[in-house]
Amino acid sequence: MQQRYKSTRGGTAQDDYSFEDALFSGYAPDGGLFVPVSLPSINREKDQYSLWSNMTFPELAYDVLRKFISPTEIDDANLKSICDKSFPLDAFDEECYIPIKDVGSSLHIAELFHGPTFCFKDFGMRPVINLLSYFAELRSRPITLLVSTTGDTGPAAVHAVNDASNPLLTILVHYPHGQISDFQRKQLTTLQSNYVKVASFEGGGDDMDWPIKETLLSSKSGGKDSGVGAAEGGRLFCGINSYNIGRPLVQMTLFIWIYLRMAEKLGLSPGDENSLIDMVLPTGAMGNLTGAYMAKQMGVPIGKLYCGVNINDITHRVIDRGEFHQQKIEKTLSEALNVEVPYNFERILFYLTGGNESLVKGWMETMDKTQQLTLNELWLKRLQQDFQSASITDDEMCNALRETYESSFEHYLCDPHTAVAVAAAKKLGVFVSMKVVAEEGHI
Ligand SMILES: N[C@@H](CCOP(=O)(O)O)C(=O)O
Repeated sequence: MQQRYKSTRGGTAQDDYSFEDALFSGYAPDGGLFVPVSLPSINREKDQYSLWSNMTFPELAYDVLRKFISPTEIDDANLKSICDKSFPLDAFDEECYIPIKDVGSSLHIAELFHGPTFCFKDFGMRPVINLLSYFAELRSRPITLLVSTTGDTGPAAVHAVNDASNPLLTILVHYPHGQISDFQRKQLTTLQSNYVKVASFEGGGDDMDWPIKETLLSSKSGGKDSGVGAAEGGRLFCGINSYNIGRPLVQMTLFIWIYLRMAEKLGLSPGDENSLIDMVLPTGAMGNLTGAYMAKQMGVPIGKLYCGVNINDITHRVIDRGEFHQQKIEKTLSEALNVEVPYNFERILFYLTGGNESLVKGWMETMDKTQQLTLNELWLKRLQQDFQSASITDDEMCNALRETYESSFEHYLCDPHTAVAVAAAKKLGVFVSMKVVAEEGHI
């Protein structure tokens, strides 16, 4: 099986890009995002769910990634070793990796914070960095990774780079001064590592996204056959926020794992298309949301995807009324969600339209030029079939945190980001009749 990659905007010849090319390019050369040329359809594969149900987390990650990386690029033994190295038991403080807690009112919380930096980003970042490290070594090519963070991507990335300890792999992280939690700032700035540099900038959460995108597109940062593979030496830049296809691909594993554990808990037959499990996600750049949506597109019985955002709520405004209109970032108590450029919406639109590249290209070029895109009634309805959202103020978040603590079996204490998702679930009324999974994991 050969898996190739193309741009959401159609500016790449259909299947021009290998996984390695796409991973190192970050953005596609036409400014779009990379997607696999085809998504495997899980439900056609006999016994897939029973095989998956019996796998450990690293085995599942391997099996999912195997569907997206051709064996001619990374053979089985090397891909297995990358997954084992990314998820060793001693780096995660729970043997089951993602415990699911029942906190009452038919709400279950999938805890994604048991990794080295206590945040769900460990799951996405560690394999991506180990994949990059593998290719850098294969090609003897130095790479500098670029990251902009509102608090959680950065620490997971620097710790993963430090653990990889590959002299060819260094990282430069940018964070908005005074706008990430103190704990996460310390995680970023106190790591003594030859591989890591950290800088703060004045501005809002995602103000560095454009400069990084321009740097990546204008420098020789990967690309078809000019990437880490073929070029004649020199340093490459590679962006590893979730516009990089490696991130949603790896993060897709989380939702398959959570789906399987929830199906088990609820006594559903795994893979049963008539018993969908709804999920609620605190949502920033939509990387995790895209992972979940791609798993759903592949046939995993995930029901509706509910998004909880704070008052930086472009995601809510587009899902609620079709207005993908960028605004200035406001400070909140759930800093990691302070995002007004959720770049992965482009991938969501791509899948929503059944892969209509010219439509996506037109929409995203309007967005790039004017920072405003308005979906018409038809597309809004289609979007609302799969997604619903709520915008949550700091007060509503604090109330949800307090109420969950007071009403749950063991005084369950959420972090502010999970509390945004819990408040969204309440606001949207999804507790009463549905099974809900929210996630947790920022400090
Ligand atoms: N909270 C995030 C926002 C961007 O995340 P990413 O998933 O695109 O890396 C952060 O830490 O920056």
